[in-house]
Amino acid sequence: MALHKKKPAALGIDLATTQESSSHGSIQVSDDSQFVTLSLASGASAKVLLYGATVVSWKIQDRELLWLSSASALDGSKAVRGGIPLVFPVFGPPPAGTAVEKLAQHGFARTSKWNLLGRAEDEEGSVRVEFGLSSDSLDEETKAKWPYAFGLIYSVTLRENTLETKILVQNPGSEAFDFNVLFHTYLRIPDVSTIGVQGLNSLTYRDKTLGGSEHQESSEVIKITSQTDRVYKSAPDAITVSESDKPLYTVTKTGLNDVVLWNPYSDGVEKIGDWEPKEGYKNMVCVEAGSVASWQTLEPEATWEGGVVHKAHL
Ligand SMILES: O=P(O)(O)OC[C@H]1O[C@H](O)[C@H](O)[C@@H](O)[C@@H]1O
Repeated sequence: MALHKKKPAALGIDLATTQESSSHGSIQVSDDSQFVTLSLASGASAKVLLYGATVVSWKIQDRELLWLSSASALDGSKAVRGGIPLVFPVFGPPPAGTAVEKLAQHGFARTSKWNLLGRAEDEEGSVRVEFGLSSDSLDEETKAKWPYAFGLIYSVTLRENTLETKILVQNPGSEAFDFNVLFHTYLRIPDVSTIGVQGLNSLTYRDKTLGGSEHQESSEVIKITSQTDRVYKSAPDAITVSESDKPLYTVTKTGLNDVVLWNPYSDGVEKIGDWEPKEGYKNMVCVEAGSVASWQTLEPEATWEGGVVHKAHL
């Protein structure tokens, strides 16, 4: 069966038999129907788990660019520890007294089984796959905790040096809802002690390691030397992770307001059961683009879109 579909439909497709190739790339569904692999003739690839629509690998040639814990569950029993989990409709612990209060930390998108909608029209030199999740496909327990009508279309586009993740949020219901959304990208880095993060200077940030107090960033190049968990508000669209003066990654967001910078460091990883190897904090930094410092409100019949392009400078 061909994967190609012109328009995303509400129904999934027969995952067991899908495979498609073109001159510049291919899309393949694993035998157990749990993963979709995108590959380009140029040597780039990405692997997406249907559970959470979580990108668990992004490679250029044989070089892995995302950090994934070796102890992460990949069987749908728990959110993935690493890769790019998708946070929706709440970021962090749900605040009491809000419509999301019964949900788990970071919401249900990362712990729901998504439908593979198919391959979207792609431009030369890229492959793109779309995934869908809607109120109709949520399990009853989750639906009861957040009873809004919604539709999500998540697209993952692989190009030679970039991986783009984009989400469309739809409100087909008659009631407005508030949401947060965030791409929780675990970037793989050679050594946390030698990298710097640029693009956040002079912004106000909420420091979650200091009880959520607000501070102003004063570093042109942010070094990570201890546990770091900050929400930078109204951030510019391009953030760069460099090693000395050499850029490693540029994360460019569209339609998203904020950037979260997270590294749990040596003390933080001790409290994270599925974090292995513990020393792995040295090889990752989360640069998470999202809209999380304030709620996005989606009116009935309205749609909202936001996305991130992760570029690797090789
Ligand atoms: O352990 P998780 O639920 O996956 O959350 C992992 C991390 O996500 C974000 O980066 C938050 O800012 C952190 O406070 C949180 O610890």
